[in-house]
Amino acid sequence: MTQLTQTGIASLQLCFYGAGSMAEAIARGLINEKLLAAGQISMLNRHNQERLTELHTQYGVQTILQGSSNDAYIQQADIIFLAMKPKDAAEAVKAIKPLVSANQLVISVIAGLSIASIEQLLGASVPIVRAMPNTSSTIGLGATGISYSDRVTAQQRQLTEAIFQSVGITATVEEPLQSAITGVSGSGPAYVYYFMEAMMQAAGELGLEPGAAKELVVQTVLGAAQMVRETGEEPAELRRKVTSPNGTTQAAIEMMAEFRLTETIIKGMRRSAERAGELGAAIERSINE
Ligand SMILES: NC(=O)C1=CN([C@@H]2O[C@H](COP(=O)(O)OP(=O)(O)OC[C@H]3O[C@@H](n4cnc5c(N)ncnc54)[C@H](O)[C@@H]3O)[C@@H](O)[C@H]2O)C=CC1
Ligand SMILES: O=C(O)[C@@H]1CCC=N1
Repeated sequence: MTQLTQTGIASLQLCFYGAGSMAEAIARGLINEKLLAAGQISMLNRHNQERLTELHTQYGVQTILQGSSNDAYIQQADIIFLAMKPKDAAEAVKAIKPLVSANQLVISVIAGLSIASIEQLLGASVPIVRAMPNTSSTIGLGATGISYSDRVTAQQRQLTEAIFQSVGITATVEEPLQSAITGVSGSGPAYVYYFMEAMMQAAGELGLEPGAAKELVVQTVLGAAQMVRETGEEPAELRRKVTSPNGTTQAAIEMMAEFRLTETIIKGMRRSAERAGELGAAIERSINE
């Protein structure tokens, strides 16, 4: 196995343990952004050979069905990504304990799963990164919150930053803030899609064709986000510039405020963060059962 301390990214082997949507988003992003070649990435799953064949065909990554000869891929990986659902995490991580050593780096993207729980499952000598990315990593526009265990070296931190920065922006946070990151940017893309679905539905009800409705909504959301980024102005100020006194926007916003849109969004985000804690606690219980 390559020593992380002596190597560049070009010679690393990454293994995604759990080959679902988030693993695909990161792997695809890394390949698209040319940080890694497809041959450096392996992906394994519990079952669903069809899914693995599809990933191999689409991206050229190495794929292995769980239960066949996947041990070597885990043992030889410099970085092991834990990317299964929280409910499967305890059992899956326990199963690889004999294959993981202290000179590998384990990066978990599992919502709620604490560094302490991973250490409990794999042993305290293994360096652990807890990350909360989002699916926009697929196109290099992800946002990832990152926390480190004490065992992670400065070089491994740099490497982790390089991986996630190649697919978007990163924020290093103390571990307790990972639930907040989950509520903000981990689940965040879904809130925006939900909002877009509602805008498209309304556009249809107002008489627009579905194709036109979608194009107009996508451009509106993209343009608004880009305006915040490029002008450096606060969203509230940009909103004020759209809102003519007693005009159409004011009428719309008053209606949305009457239905407590702000409070609804805040409640939803708080609930996501709270749910991350619940998922973590459930994993802890299953480890200690
Ligand atoms: N989807 C998202 O937007 C985000 C997901 N996450 C986290 O990423 C993790 C994965 O989420 P998704 O990719 O959405 O789920 P998913 O259901 O698409 O993928 C999970 C994969 O893990 C595999 N798996 C389950 N048990 C396994 C085992 N014992 N051995 C090997 N593979 C196993 C499943 O076959 C499945 O392909 C979750 O823990 C989630 O909290 C984090 C940030 C964002
Ligand atoms: O819904 C979930 O639990 C995962 C974590 C953040 C986004 N998706």
